[in-house]
Amino acid sequence: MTTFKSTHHTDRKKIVIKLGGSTLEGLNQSFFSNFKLLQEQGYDVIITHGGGPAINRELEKQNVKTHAINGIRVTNEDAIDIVQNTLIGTVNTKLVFELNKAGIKAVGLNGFDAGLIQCEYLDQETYGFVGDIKEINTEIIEQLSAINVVPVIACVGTSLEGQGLNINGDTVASEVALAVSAESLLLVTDVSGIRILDEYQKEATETLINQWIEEGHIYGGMIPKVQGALQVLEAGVPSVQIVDDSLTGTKILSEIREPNYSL
Ligand SMILES: Nc1ncnc2c1ncn2[C@@H]1O[C@H](COP(=O)(O)OP(=O)(O)O)[C@@H](O)[C@H]1O
Ligand SMILES: CC(=O)N[C@@H](CCC(=O)OP(=O)(O)O)C(=O)O
Repeated sequence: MTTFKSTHHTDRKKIVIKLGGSTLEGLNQSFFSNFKLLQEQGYDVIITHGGGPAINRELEKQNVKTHAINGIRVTNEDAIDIVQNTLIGTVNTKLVFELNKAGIKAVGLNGFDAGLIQCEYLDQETYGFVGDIKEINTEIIEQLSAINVVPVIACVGTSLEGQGLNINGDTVASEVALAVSAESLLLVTDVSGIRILDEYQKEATETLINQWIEEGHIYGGMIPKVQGALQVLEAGVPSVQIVDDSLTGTKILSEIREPNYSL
């Protein structure tokens, strides 16, 4: 994970909220009211989003087949246009509309806007048009936050030559959280955290997470999510949680200790 030195920090407290594609299609009222509560508590909230299901539908409609390696979509020339158009043209605009309708002033952004997400190719031969983030230009985020406008960032980056590049939504969220020195990163998905044998976990340590992955209790899209969460904790974001749209779920702990352990 890259760490960034930002020249545009303010002392305002920041929370980054990542909305997964699975939740985007039916955000409930408690999401918007909890969101406003965070703002009332003095947090600048920054939204990043994915859009996996919307991308899948559009690819299918246009008969373009893709597959994923380790949770990263291999994105060829046909796919990148569809990914970019769907994330920016459909998913981002819809989400911005919903936020504004709920009385939360929001502006849509993607990696092109004000040079927000600058990338190199992750590995063009293996992944095609997928970005590896090199720099997050936080200036526009700070400026919008300063006037109480919520930046809503689609997970599309740019190469130096202006090629749009696909990036996993959880990765963008982690890198933005680090770049703005967020106090907290909330990864919002369609489940209220990590569920093990039918029970949602309030806390999860690195040791337990690795064990659960090995035993098959954590699978699919949850794997890159928990791994990203652990990485971003280690890189210095103090609090990372996997939550549902009521913003409650599992707190991820990087310390090698059992949850609730006390001396
Ligand atoms: N242990 C687990 N606890 C909860 N969900 C899990 C677990 N293991 C796998 N999952 C799956 O991970 C999904 C969330 O990942 P994903 O669909 O990639 O989310 P998003 O699109 O929100 O980023 C859940 O809907 C669930 O099907
Ligand atoms: C490179 C890569 O894998 N990009 C993702 C971007 C969308 C995403 O991450 O959406 P969720 O948050 O809904 O999972 C993709 O193409 O599906």
